[in-house]
Amino acid sequence: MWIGPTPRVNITNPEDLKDIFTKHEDFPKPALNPLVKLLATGLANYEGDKWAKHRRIVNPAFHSEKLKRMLPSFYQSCSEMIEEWESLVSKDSSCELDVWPYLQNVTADVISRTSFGSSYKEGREIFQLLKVQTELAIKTIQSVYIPGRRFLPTKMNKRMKGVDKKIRELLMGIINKREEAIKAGKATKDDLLGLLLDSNFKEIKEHGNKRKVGMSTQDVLEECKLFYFAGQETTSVLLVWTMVLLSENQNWQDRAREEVLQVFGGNKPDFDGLNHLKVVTMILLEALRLYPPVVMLTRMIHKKTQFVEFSLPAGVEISLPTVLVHHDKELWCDDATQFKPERFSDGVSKATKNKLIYFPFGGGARICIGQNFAMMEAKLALALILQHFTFELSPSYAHAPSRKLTLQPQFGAHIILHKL
Ligand code: HEM
Repeated sequence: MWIGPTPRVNITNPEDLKDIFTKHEDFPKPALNPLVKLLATGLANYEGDKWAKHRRIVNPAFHSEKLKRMLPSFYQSCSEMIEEWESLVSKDSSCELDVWPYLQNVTADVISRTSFGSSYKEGREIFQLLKVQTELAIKTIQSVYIPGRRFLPTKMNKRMKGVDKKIRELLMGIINKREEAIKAGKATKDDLLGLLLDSNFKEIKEHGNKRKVGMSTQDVLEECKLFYFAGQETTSVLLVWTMVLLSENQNWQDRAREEVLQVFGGNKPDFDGLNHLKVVTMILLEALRLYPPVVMLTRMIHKKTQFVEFSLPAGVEISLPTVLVHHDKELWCDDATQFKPERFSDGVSKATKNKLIYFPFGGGARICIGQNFAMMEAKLALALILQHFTFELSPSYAHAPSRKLTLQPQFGAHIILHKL
């Protein structure tokens, strides 16, 4: 297909997909639209040495033992949502609700708390501004493209610049405060910002205070913005489709609840228990297969490249259409479009027969850095929901997955909640 003047080819052969993920240096990401750049750059959008350095510094913040320390923040945000739902349900012991905005809100809340800990309130304000900025950017991207228009002092451009300035000021304030606390030996390392600054500090100490070593405050700021963009909507999308699928498949909802009650009873879910939830994990993996939040990935070819069945010249953009590969009957058998979590009962590699046909989090060295974070958050939210409610689809629910930045339910997710 043609995307304006650029030819784009879909790649769906598993061997080609494997190659593209493995040789990530030969298949860089396409240049970002300048407006998207304004929203967030960071790790997801760098290449070469800069990417490698940032990945090395950011990685430790997502290690399993760090996630364990963030669990109380996850819990606080999720249990607030449950309390809200309980108060809505309490009158008649059931109520109809569009759960989509609540799930978007809870994942935004989790990111604010886990990113900034004690500065959670300022974090929330920043992320609300980022949401406004995203909506403005989408409007601009969807209007007719006129080269250079972003430099003109239009009302929209002025508004976007103003919001950007405010975001930067607020973020700088939080980062500077934290850097001072570190110097005074009073800083926490239980949130992403603390972990990032700590890891950065170690990198600088190890490699000396040379130029190009470590990240600048500006770099840290970009990574914080990226956590919001990469981690908020993707996770709320995973949760919303999981709730829809479990409403349509009551037998799986029952099985998941049985497991949750067996592991935790009515108690607060803990880290080790969450890691042992097998049925819940299978359900989440299957939801990610049927409704991958990121429906497709894109890469560029800068030299003539031989694929299994054809070769492509330099300058072609390739797309890795996750959603098409995940639904392909030749790759997944005739039941490819059906919800069957049992296909993951022995893990991903058995389900895929070790072929690269499942990549909701991407693959290779550039695989999603937050995948364990997202799975932990989704398991906790789902465990709490299952402990407190049974749920079914409302007759007013209209099934319409639609691609915004991610694969969202166009008309929301109207669900009837019953108190357990
Ligand atoms: C269900 C939730 C999520 C899904 C489906 C998801 C999906 C993805 C995918 C497909 C990629 C690869 C993009 C590409 O190769 O072009 C990616 C990369 C990334 N994700 Fe996620 N993500 C999720 C949650 C998160 C969370 C919670 C965070 C952080 C808090 C995060 C941070 C990142 C970052 C920083 C990258 C770039 C990694 C790199 O290029 O080295 N993601 N994600």
